[in-house]
Amino acid sequence: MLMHASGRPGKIEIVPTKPMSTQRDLSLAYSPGVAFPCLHIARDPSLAYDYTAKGNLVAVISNGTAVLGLGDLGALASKPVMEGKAVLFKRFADVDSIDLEVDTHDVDEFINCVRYLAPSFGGINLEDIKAPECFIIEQRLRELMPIPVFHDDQHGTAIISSAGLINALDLTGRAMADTKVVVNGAGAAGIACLELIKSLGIRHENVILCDTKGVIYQGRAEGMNQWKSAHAIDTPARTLAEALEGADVFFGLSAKGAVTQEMIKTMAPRPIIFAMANPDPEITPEEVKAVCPDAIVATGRSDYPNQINNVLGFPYIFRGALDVRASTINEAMKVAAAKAIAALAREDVPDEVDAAYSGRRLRYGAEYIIPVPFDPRLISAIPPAVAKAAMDSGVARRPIIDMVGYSRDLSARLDPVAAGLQAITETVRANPKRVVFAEGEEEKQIRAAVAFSNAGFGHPILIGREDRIRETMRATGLPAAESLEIVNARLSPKTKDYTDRLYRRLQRKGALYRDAQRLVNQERNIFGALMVESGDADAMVTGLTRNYWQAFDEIKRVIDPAPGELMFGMTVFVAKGRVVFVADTTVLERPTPVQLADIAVQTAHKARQMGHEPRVAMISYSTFGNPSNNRAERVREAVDILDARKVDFVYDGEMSPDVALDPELLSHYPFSRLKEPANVLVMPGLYSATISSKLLQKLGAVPVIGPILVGLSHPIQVTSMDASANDIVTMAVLACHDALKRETVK
Ligand SMILES: NC(=O)C1=CN([C@@H]2O[C@H](COP(=O)(O)OP(=O)(O)OC[C@H]3O[C@@H](n4cnc5c(N)ncnc54)[C@H](OP(=O)(O)O)[C@@H]3O)[C@@H](O)[C@H]2O)C=CC1
Ligand SMILES: CC(=O)C(=O)O
Ligand SMILES: [Mg+2]
Repeated sequence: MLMHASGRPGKIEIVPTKPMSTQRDLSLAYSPGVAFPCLHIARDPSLAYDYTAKGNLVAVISNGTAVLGLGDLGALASKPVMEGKAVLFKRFADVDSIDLEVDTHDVDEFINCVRYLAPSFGGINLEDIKAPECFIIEQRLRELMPIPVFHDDQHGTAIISSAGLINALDLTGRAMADTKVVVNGAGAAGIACLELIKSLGIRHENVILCDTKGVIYQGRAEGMNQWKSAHAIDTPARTLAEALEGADVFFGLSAKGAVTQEMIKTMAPRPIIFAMANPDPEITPEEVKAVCPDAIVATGRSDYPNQINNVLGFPYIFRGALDVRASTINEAMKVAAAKAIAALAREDVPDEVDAAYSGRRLRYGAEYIIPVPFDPRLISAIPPAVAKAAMDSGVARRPIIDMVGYSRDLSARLDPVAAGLQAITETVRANPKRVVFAEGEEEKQIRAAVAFSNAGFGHPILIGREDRIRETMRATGLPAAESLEIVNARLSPKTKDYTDRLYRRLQRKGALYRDAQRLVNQERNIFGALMVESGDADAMVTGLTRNYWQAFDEIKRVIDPAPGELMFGMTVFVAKGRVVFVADTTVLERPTPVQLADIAVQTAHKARQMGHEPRVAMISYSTFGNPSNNRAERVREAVDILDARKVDFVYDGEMSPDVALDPELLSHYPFSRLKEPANVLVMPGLYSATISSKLLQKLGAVPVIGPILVGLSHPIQVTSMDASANDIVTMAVLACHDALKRETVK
């Protein structure tokens, strides 16, 4: 209750997407400028998708007659759920959404209220409207409206439970055609789930449907309607208890506590129990496990494993449908979504997802038959499947030509890091490289290497013992990599050559030949760095097992700084729509003015290499002499040095970070050469740089990449020891990009 009431009451607000600060902004967004799109849309209605928010806007509409499993609470009391659905659209699929509660129980009044809203929206999500009215309402609105109309409790639930069923049958070795199912609840959700599982291969005669009156058998008269009778079968069973005897699967879409432990005991061995009523299931997982420990159990709730909830579907199904401007959401699109969800559960789960679920290692099996809602891969897995099915079934009004590009754009919608690096990842994909993953026996590095390979970035080389690595891959259920090489330093035919190379470097630094031999055999960072140095690999990543400085020292034994360059660390902050490079975050404690100037030049160069035209601010606690203190002099001198060097990028300082990043504050200094906010911040020292960047990172304020090592003569990156497999892939991609840029310069 507190959460819903705190701050601005409720869960949504509306934010403008265009500037609204000046008179000119107003003239463009409102009168007179707004007249132009109006006139254009009047001539060609399809232009509404180009000049208004329609194409990304969905209405969540309810009359509150079946609010979750709480029954008919009325339109107003349904608003918290509908606001919730609207924010889930935004959070999970970047679909803008608004809730509309329609205060009538009358089917025709409801239809007449909604049918005229098509101009406003790209789609209509009907929610929590009870059966059988919901069937008539949806059917009529689908006929009357030229945009997708989708009753989520029917089809969203059907799609997710079908995906869960596909996997639960797989895990228990059952075939659709032989599986006996009992569905409890013959309302919106129950009937739709039943129809979809039948279209996937469950046989009509193998399903018993029940409602508050018990089994829906052929010839029953009480409490019937045409949707129930379509599923009535010839059976002697009359009660839910009788129906469940020997059944393989239970689907609960009814109400809290509808099933007992006694009933579960009579089901077939290893039963599948989806107790999906919200907020409380038909039976709790604890109750099931107490009488049947090997059952596969799912609920609609977030606090148990296996959440079968339509939140896994509706945001992404609409995303795909909107993106091809589908006229409707048809059966082919629903089946495609169910299959995409089922397939995703069988893939390796990213660390970030495990972390969001209290570190529980999620792996395809009885406790993980379906992806979790916070899985960021859902957005690139489901909408493309839905969009493709729409195109193949002829309901897409704007087909997507580049489906691979579409999937990538989808991940970038929610992941600022992916968006910030998109140009780089594309370049790397087009020019795959050989990358050493030096700590090749570490599970995270193995998973990163597999992901790197399967994403098409290049050829990973894991350093380690083949049997150990293969065993880890088997134990963690990793999918096969498209390409993967394993090099054991002790067995490699290159060891002699590498030892000679290393000995030449170290012989006058106190090392004997056998010391070099030991380093090559035992230190994977040294072996890996030698692979890169000798041209046997293009780049390398490491950092999980040694702290940053140890790893860095080992690498420096093999690799020199680039001629004339300074070695330092650069951290990249990626906020939505904004990328900021901060340096030096790792090496120089108190850079001299010349070093500060060097850091500025090299960081500006890196920013440009990564596709961002640099605007450099030399950071201090003071701004252009205020407050005046000779401690800021070092930074001022660095600016003078840059002046003398006539560098090819915009820079200025000294200035404090708020001035550097805020256009309003910057405008108080009209003489500044920086006219727009800086995107490169050169910090005055290591204290300020590391403290500020680690604070931001650990508070989760902004996604961070790095620190990225700058100034080595070969592309090698060191991650932090707590890096996730995803972070490692990002660093590997950056190292590859660096390798490519060096080739271009050569
Ligand atoms: N996990 C998920 O994603 C979703 C879960 N649900 C849940 O499914 C349930 C039904 O929702 P919905 O279909 O929209 O609602 P409806 O009002 O359309 O249908 C409810 C159905 O459940 C039946 N029913 C109610 N209580 C019992 C009971 N004790 N035993 C047997 N049948 C019962 C009713 O029977 P009768 O016809 O005799 O009245 C009716 O057929 C809710 O709990 C809801 O939270 C719904 C959508 C998504
Ligand atoms: C999840 C959902 O939509 C429901 O329980 O009604
Ligand atoms: Mg619902």
